[in-house]
Amino acid sequence: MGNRKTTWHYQTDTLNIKKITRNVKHKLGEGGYGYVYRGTLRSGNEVAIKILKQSKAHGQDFIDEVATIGRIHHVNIVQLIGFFLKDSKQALVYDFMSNGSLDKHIFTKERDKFLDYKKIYEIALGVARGIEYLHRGCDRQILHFDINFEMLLMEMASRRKNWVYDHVNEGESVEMDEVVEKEREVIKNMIIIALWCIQLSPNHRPPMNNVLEMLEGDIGNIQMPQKPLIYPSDESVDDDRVEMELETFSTSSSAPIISASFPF
Ligand SMILES: Nc1ncnc2c1ncn2[C@@H]1O[C@H](COP(=O)(O)OP(=O)(O)OP(=O)(O)O)[C@@H](O)[C@H]1O
Repeated sequence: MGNRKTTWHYQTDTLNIKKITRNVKHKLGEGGYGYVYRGTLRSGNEVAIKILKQSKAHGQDFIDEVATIGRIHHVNIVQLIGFFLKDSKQALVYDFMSNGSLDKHIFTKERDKFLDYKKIYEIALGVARGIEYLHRGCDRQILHFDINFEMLLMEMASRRKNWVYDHVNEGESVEMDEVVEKEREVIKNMIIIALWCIQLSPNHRPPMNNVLEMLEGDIGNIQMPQKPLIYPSDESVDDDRVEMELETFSTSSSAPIISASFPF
């Protein structure tokens, strides 16, 4: 990965996905848009090839979308290095990420494979930098609707998919017997930042550059936000506040400029 330019090796008439994947007939996984296979280029470089299922974009539309994604160059964002297009068959070629998907690491049940908190913090920072680049660093603003970053942060910090507001607000420790005090502080801060990010009203949520500042800043300086309204089975939330927040939400000017998260 890195800041190298996208190279469009694969043109329509040279489409031969089978050839590239012939040596390693290895399915890496499946996402909402198709299967992902591991392959090897003639250069020896390993790639991940996502063969798209049903695409709404055809021909020039597909190429335009690919060109947009191809302009994204950031060390924390997997690099698109090429594409295939032949008739209705479309595929995207990415650098191969040997560590696989992040969720596999966050939610592993094997204790010896748990990421340590330094690593979790580094990953959170990397994800935040990647998103901040998409929001502000590209020549077009890109909103990635697939990343609930804030939830990712929460899940990474607590290694579980649940809500932790009350624990943190009441000064209780999140269950982390295995970590030392300093690490607790780092994790607590990550959770507080995540709680800022899930405020219902966009006006109450910090922009990504502030999220980055908070992540990189002094531990201990981050204030607790309001209790997020998106809170399961919470009978204490009063209806007026919900109305008020929803009002702000619907009249907010922080509307997306462009959605470009693989809209094929
Ligand atoms: N560049 C890559 N390197 C290594 N493995 C990859 C790569 N891209 C995808 N994979 C594997 O393929 C799986 C499916 O990826 P894909 O991007 O299609 O879906 P997703 O991100 O899980 O979901 P969505 O389709 O909603 O984006 C991933 O979980 C991962 O295991």
